[in-house]
Order: sequence, then structure tokens, then C-alpha cells
Amino acid sequence: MNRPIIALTCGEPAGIGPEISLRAAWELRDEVRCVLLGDAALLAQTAYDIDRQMRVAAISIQAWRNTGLPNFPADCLCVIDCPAAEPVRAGQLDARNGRAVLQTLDMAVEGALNGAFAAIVTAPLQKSVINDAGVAFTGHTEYLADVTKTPQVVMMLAGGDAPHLRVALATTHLALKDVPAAITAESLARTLDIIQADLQGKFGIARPRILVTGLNPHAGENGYLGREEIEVIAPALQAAQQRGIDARGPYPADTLFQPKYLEDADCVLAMYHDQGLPVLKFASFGHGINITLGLPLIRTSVDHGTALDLAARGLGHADHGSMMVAIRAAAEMARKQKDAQASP
Ligand SMILES: NC(=O)C1=CN([C@@H]2O[C@H](COP(=O)(O)OP(=O)(O)OC[C@H]3O[C@@H](n4cnc5c(N)ncnc54)[C@H](O)[C@@H]3O)[C@@H](O)[C@H]2O)C=CC1
Ligand SMILES: NCC(=O)COP(=O)(O)O
Repeated sequence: MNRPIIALTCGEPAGIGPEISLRAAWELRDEVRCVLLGDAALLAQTAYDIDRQMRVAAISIQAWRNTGLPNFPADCLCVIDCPAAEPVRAGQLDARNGRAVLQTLDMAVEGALNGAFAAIVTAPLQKSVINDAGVAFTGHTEYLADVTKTPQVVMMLAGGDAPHLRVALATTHLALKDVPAAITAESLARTLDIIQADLQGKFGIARPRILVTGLNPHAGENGYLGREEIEVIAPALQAAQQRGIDARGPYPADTLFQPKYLEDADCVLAMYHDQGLPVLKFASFGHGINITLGLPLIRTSVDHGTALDLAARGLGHADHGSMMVAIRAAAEMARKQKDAQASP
């Protein structure tokens, strides 16, 4: 089988990222060739402690850049070594290791843009640690947009069984007080264009149906509870419809997430992080995924954080289900995109 090569950044080294990355990469080794980016010594020790059968072999960044990926057998996971600056203690954050975490992202992007990787999958990192390391950072989503010079991206989470939910966000990691000003006709237009393009190109949905929430309670209650729906969101939706996008709304967010509405939708566009994501995570925590739309590369991630509490308890407590779904979804998106590019 032709296994896609996927870069897997192992995230915060003191969290559950290294464990869930290794477990998922190992279980999926017949389907996907995962290349792990992280501290090689930590990953080798973790692999040994998880399962003595699990083989990992590391190369340096320089060796990878000079000669590409070695031809390891399928039962040996490849690690590109991005060494932590200080010894890692499970469950204990150390800001001195923050820059090594960012290095894993930089290497993954480099490889994805030069065609070495079909996609990137990211394990969770601790956003505060990156800031403590002296780098202003709000999330992978924004960082990947910055380093790929993409003016706007869209965060979308997906999960749940019946119906399968996709929730995209009009704003990402933003303080609540800044949300209303960030929602403009222009930003909504770009967001809807990105959702439409990526649901078509990466998910194979010919004419995505997008349901859009309001910003205010009851979608503004005809202007009595806020005017953003009347002045910004509804006109943006009309303009999008004229561009051929099937976007409807704005609907009250508190009643939109019912199966009878969701069955007829491919995606819900919510206005801010905590309007949409709690619903998604309630429906699917542990097997949902996060996808960044609009990037010049494919990036998926887990639906959870670093779980330092579990990491501190030792191996064997974290569920790697979301990581499995994230890797499979990235591989599937890579296949769909390749097919779409190949067809005239
Ligand atoms: N993609 C990413 O890099 C993400 C990073 N984070 C970061 O993670 C850090 C911690 O965030 P929290 O809000 O505490 O969320 P969290 O997801 O780390 O933990 C919330 C609860 O869920 C449990 N949990 C999380 N993952 C689990 C797993 N795989 N298996 C079993 N139980 C699991 C934890 O033990 C905890 O009880 C923050 O710095 C946040 O920014 C959060 C979400 C995504
Ligand atoms: N709650 C989702 C989340 O925080 C994802 O952040 P990131 O993927 O941008 O790091």
C-alpha cells in the first residue's frame, strides 16, 4: 500500500502529546507513514515504556534536510530530532522547552511546503509555555497562518456520530471583548469563501451547506439584543449567496444545534470559540478533530489539550482516539486533494 507520509508534531513534551503520538503512529503504521517531530531521546524512552516491540529511529534536522527521510522498514517509526533544551518531567511545564516545540512546527511546515509531507498532524501544546518562552502565541491555527503568510484561516472542529458535526469559527483565539469588532462583512466573506473552497477541495463536498449562527442571544431578537445580525451578518450572507455559497442564517446559536437542523448541514459557522466548540466537544470529546482551513497545507489536530494531570500520573491514562482520527482524516484529505488536483 502506498502510505502517505505525515508529519506528526508531538506537542508539549511534559504533556500527553508524546505518548498519544507514538501510540497512534504505531497502530496506524500499515496505513500511514508518520514522521514524528519531537525530542528523540524522550520519544525513544516513551516508546520503550509503552511497548518493547515499538521501534523508533531518529535522524537530525540537518540529516533530513541533506538527504531526506531514510527508508526505515514499516515497523520502525521515524523521528526527526528537535531536542528539548532541558530534561522533561511529565506534568511539569518548563518554559525553556517552549522554543523546541515551535521548532517541531517549523520543520513540519517546511516539509509540507516542499512536498516531503502530505499533511501535518499536531499533538497539543501548552500555549502559555510558548508565551513564557518569549514568543507571542495564541495557537497553532494563528501560528501556522503566520509562518505560511496566509492572511486568514478558519478553525473547524469535526466529530460526533449522528449527525456528524462540523463547527467552524468566525474568530479563533480572541478575548470575548474583542469578538464583535473582529466580525466584519469582509472577514465573514473570507471565512465563508475558505469554508466553501476547503469543504469542496479537501472533503469532496460539491456544494457545502453552511448554517450560520448569530452573535447575540436569539440572533439579536430583531435588533433588541444587538444589531450585528442586521448590520453585518445577514448582509454578508446575502453577498455570499450571490457568490454561489449556500450559507443560511443568522440563526440563534442556542437552538441551532439540533439534529433536525444539523442533518441538512455540512458545517455550522459559529461566531466565536466558546459558542461553537462546547457543543462539538460534548458530542465527540476524545474522537473529534480540529482542522485548519485555508492554509496552503493540510493540518489536523486533536480535540483536546495537553492533559498535564494525566501525564503526571504516568503512561496509560490518556486516550489516543482523537489522534488516531486526526491522522486518518489528514491522510484522507491528502488523498482527496491529490485526486481533485489530478482531475481536470
Ligand atoms: N491543539 C492544541 O494544541 C490544544 C491545546 N490546548 C492547550 O492545552 C492546555 C490545557 O488545556 P485544558 O483546558 O486543561 O484542556 P485539556 O484537554 O488538556 O484537559 C481537560 C480535561 O480533559 C482530560 N483529557 C484531555 N485529553 C485527554 C485524553 N486524550 N484522554 C483522556 N482525557 C483527556 C484532561 O485530563 C482534563 O481532565 C492549555 O494550554 C490549552 O491551550 C487545548 C486545546 C487544544
Ligand atoms: N480549542 C481548540 C484549540 O484551542 C485549538 O488550538 P490550536 O489548534 O490553534 O492550537
